Amino acid sequence: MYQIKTYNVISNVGLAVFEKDKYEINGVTEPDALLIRSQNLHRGVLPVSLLAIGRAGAGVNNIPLDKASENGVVVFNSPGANSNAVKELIVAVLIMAARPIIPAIGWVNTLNSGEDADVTLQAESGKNHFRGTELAGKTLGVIGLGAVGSKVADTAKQLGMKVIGYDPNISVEHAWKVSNDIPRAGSISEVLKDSDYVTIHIPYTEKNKDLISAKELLTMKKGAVLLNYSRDGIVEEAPVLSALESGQISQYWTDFASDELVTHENVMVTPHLGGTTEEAEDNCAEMVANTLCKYLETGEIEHSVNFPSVYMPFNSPYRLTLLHQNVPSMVSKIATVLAELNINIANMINSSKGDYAYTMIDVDEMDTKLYDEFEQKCLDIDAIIRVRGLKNPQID
Ligand SMILES: NC(=O)c1ccc[n+]([C@@H]2O[C@H](COP(=O)([O-])OP(=O)(O)OC[C@H]3O[C@@H](n4cnc5c(N)ncnc54)[C@H](O)[C@@H]3O)[C@@H](O)[C@H]2O)c1
Ligand SMILES: O=C(O)CC[C@@H](O)C(=O)O
Repeated sequence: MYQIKTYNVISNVGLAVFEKDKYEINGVTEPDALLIRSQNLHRGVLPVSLLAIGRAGAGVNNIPLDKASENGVVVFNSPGANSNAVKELIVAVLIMAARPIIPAIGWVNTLNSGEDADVTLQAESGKNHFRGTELAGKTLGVIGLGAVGSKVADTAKQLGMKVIGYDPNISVEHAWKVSNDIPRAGSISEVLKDSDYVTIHIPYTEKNKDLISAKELLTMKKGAVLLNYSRDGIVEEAPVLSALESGQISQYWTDFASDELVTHENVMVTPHLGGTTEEAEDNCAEMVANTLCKYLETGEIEHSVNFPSVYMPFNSPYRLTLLHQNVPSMVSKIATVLAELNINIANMINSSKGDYAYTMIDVDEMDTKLYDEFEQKCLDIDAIIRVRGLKNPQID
């Protein structure tokens, strides 16, 4: 039985992926895999038993990726699975930023009703206090044109906005999705200077920490609206509050609460709602549960953020998998161990991502003693981090 430990609220659609005869959920303290959403794994240690972490969502800044890689823990996320939910929330926020819908409803709720009060007349006579503007014709700057940003850019274009995007490392997949008539800026300042609205859709990384700070805020068009539905650390709070005070920006909408932000009248905070729809929660949990099962059962890796994608049909009775550093001569060293133990290779694949690499070897013959010898000899090689042996359940 594989042991899965979950944190946060994980959709039942995702949990249903784990077949009851193969997986136990939250049964023991030594899990093979964690399935999480925003759980902060920087606090505490990763269990030694841990083979994989599945993040039902896009952002992985809550996971200690370096520590996971060093310990041979493969981290998966669910790219794009909640992007439509975020896009729809951004559309709602843009509309609410342009039209004071929420204060207007609040005001109507305060009107006198009763026999002598004409609520209709009161509403009509006060509505001019809630006049808004239109999005059509205004400029939206989109920083980050990945799964979310590319969708936001295209939808804003359909709403009649002028859109300008910035993403120096846009993937081929997303480049195809962004309409050709959306210009790509060469720098963030090019996006900031002409945009009436700026929305950020990038991961939180060391490089993106405080990406929007005092200097960038000064570059923004006076009175512009800033949206941050990515992560709190990407926008520095104190300069944003100063920019609101000075009128440099008029509104800040964010998904990330803090003591300073929730009390400010021109800051609108939603409670990390971007990916919180039934559909997005189902999509994320289902996608990552499937990739976890695939990795645990076949060794194949898909949608990992710290190890390469590796596919190889599992047609042999046994599979050996090795997570290792991406350094020269690894394949020959592993092949030498196989030769010393007289193990014949039926199929083999090796792939790398950044500092790490993965090798899978299919073999026709294996027993416990031979596997133990193979594992020990491999772990004696410095750069090899983890070795697993899998039996093909389809072959007796
Ligand atoms: N509020 C929520 O609930 C919610 C939901 C989903 C995602 N998110 C956040 O949004 C982020 C983006 O999500 P996604 O699904 O679009 O991810 P993604 O990986 O598909 O896209 C991110 C894009 O940002 C680009 N990028 C990185 N740094 C950049 C920079 N400095 N300037 C410009 N572009 C940059 C990358 O090249 C990539 O194309 C996630 O990492 C997560 O933190 C939040
Ligand atoms: O799990 C969530 O609710 C939020 C997910 C979101 O922040 C993400 O990065 O995908």
